[in-house]
Amino acid sequence: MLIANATLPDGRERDVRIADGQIDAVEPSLSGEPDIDAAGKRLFPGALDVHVHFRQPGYSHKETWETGSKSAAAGGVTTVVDQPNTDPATVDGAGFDEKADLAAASYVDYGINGGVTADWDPEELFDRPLFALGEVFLADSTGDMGIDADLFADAVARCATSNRNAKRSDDAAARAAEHDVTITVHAEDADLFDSSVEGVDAGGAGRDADADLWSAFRAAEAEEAAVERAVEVGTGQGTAVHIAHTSTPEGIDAASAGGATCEVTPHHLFLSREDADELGTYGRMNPPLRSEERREAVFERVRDGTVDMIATDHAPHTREEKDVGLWDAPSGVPGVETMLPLLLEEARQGTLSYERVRDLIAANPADVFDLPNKGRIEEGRDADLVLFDPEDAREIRGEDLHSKCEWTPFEGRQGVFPELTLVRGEVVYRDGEFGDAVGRNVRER
Ligand SMILES: NC(=O)N[C@@H](CC(=O)O)C(=O)O
Ligand SMILES: [Zn+2]
Ligand SMILES: [Zn+2]
Repeated sequence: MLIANATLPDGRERDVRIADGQIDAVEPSLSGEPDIDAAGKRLFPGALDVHVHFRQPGYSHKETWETGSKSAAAGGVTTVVDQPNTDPATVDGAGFDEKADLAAASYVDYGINGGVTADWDPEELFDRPLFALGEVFLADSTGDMGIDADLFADAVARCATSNRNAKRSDDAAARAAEHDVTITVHAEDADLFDSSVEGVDAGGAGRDADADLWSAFRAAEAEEAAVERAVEVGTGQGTAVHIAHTSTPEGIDAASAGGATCEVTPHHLFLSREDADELGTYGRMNPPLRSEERREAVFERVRDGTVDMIATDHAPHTREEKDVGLWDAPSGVPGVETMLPLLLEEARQGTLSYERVRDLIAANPADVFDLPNKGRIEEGRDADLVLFDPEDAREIRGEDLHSKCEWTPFEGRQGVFPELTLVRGEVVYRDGEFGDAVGRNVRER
């Protein structure tokens, strides 16, 4: 396949040739009849979203690998990493294998994380093509997988001594170049939640309350404290720590100072407590929405490169499940299809550069999680590509999206959506139509 005259994220205009699923050449001019004339369009590396909840096995009424991965493909996401709070939870070999069978239905490439609970089996997990450990819950969230300090320390230590890559490769050089298992952490310290918040103990009262009370309850201070603890334990053992969904400037700075990597979600980047009233229970998620002041400080850290990547924490729940009182509603919002469109709209407006967006959604996650075939438009890498018209913004509407939940916290905002998404050279999405479910586990090559 030949894509001609595409503008790359850095502004260079190039022809791109694809062969055997990989990028074969990137040149100012390549011979041959183009399959796609991309004049005036931008070509991006496909986005990696290292934090999704596709809900299978166990909760297929919320999402499935098919619907979640179609939503990803239509939003320009070509690799997703699924989190372990399914049923069964992905905490042992049988749980991993069950999820791996279901994930074969994916339209995009994927990683499968293993979780930590009192009865997890690290040896069985490390024996399998695991993406990373995580998200490890330092406080309860959807799935009630919160763990105590001792178990967390134990999990970190096992990552350091997993020897997973030594087992998986005979080549000493390849072994040395690979990282050991990274631990991804949901960092909130429940001891610092504010139980004086009205309605917390009322067991289902506060039906008319909006998500601002949730933000008051799961206080901002709880993040920084948990990040500090995670980073301290991680550095002590020499284990790479990645902090999931950092939502405060304090949390981001603590991760960065401690040598951990971190991600920010689109909802913490674009929404704040000022939106809580309008969102109602649909604005309840963990960690919760923060003040407008903190949101702006988070945005600044995304712009200046302190934040490593954007990841969605795509956490769909049905409308029926959300349409109850604040204290009964499940936490979480969908986001995999709107992440890149929202960021490309920022680039269109000039508030983030195209190069920064590329780093946040592709180059950095590929580097941090050791995926040398992903994340860049470079000869020899996988042809995971997204083509879009940079001026073609449209209104985001839940009913147009492909997640099973059919709603979005970004209703009515502008987004620049892809026209074409390729996974290893295969068309998985084009102008509203889907190709084949070609997704593969990125740790199985
Ligand atoms: N973020 C959320 O509020 N919910 C997530 C779990 C999580 O990421 O903590 C979910 O699985 O629903
Ligand atoms: Zn979480
Ligand atoms: Zn999550």
